[in-house]
Amino acid sequence: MTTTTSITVRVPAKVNVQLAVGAARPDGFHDLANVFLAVGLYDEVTATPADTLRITAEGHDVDRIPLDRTNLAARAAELLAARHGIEPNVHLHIRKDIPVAGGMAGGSADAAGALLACDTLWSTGASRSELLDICAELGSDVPFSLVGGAALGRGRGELLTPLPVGGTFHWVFAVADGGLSTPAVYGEFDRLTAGTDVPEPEAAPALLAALESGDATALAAALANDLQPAALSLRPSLSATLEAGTAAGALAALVSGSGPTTAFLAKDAEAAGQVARELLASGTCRQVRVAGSPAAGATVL
Ligand SMILES: C[C@@](CO)(OP(=O)(O)O)[C@H](O)COP(=O)(O)OP(=O)(O)OC[C@H]1O[C@@H](n2ccc(N)nc2=O)[C@H](O)[C@@H]1O
Ligand SMILES: Nc1ncnc2c1ncn2[C@@H]1O[C@H](COP(=O)(O)OP(=O)(O)O)[C@@H](O)[C@H]1O
Repeated sequence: MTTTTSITVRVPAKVNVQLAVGAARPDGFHDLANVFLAVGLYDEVTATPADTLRITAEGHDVDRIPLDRTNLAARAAELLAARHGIEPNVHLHIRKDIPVAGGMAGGSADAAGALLACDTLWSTGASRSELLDICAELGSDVPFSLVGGAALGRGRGELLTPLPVGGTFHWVFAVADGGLSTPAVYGEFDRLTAGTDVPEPEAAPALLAALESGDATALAAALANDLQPAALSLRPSLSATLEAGTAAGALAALVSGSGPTTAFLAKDAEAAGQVARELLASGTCRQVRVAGSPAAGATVL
């Protein structure tokens, strides 16, 4: 008889094809109309039984993520274990390919991955809705990392409605030096919008229709990120990256979420390769990545 000694879960990154941000709420969060699209860049989380909770990581920039119990993967294991009255004795190994602190939800991916891996390893039998509740407790973006595909996130982003996507979209991502703090970018949004009437966030019908039809040109025309002025204010050098990608033939360019990763929508796979080469040669970013979308959510391998 063989016993399963470890479980590996693969989890995608995201880009926000629309990020409409409302005014700050009394709890400090912002109500959103957050149109998430999962993209084919992945972290993997492997859960193995151990004597105590332990986190290890490999990949680019893992020196910038905590390996103690503040790691979102560790917090996911602890929350699940506490709900089921068991000890979170597990070794979680993170293989990181999603840029760290880049606005692509890498930490959220690791949290969703750890949750699904531990749930499978421990046979807790948690329902999908219990897993989604735990995800929402861990962070606003974590539920989407679990479900993947495309979805509209309301509330602070955690209340998801799946969205239909009618084709494959081709993206190039320019990875910047260093990260941007998500709370700092929301804080800068508040500063820049102070004294103005911030409208209720709404998903744009034209954007939802472009996703559904798989029309890259229509999606390019509808891409919108209300956090982009704040990210550019904190990191003005991103303007040059956006311009370089547009000059290289991207249909559209925007900051991914809170940044500093920038995202470029290309007409097809060939155009994406061309944009990637020219962006890298422009010297306006540290690294480029090409990825298709939509991508599946957290998946046990
Ligand atoms: C901006 C977005 C867009 O998808 O992601 P990133 O681009 O950073 O990955 C998200 O809203 C980030 O979600 P996430 O990173 O899960 O945030 P959380 O851990 O829940 O919150 C971190 C902090 O961000 C701010 N925050 C987050 C979500 C929200 N709707 N309003 C906020 O004001 C708050 O200051 C909060 O304390
Ligand atoms: N497992 C994790 N992976 C990445 N970052 C993590 C993790 N756990 C905690 N963090 C911290 O969360 C912050 C946000 O990182 P990340 O989720 O990669 O970026 P973003 O919120 O911009 O998408 C960073 O300060 C990082 O150190």
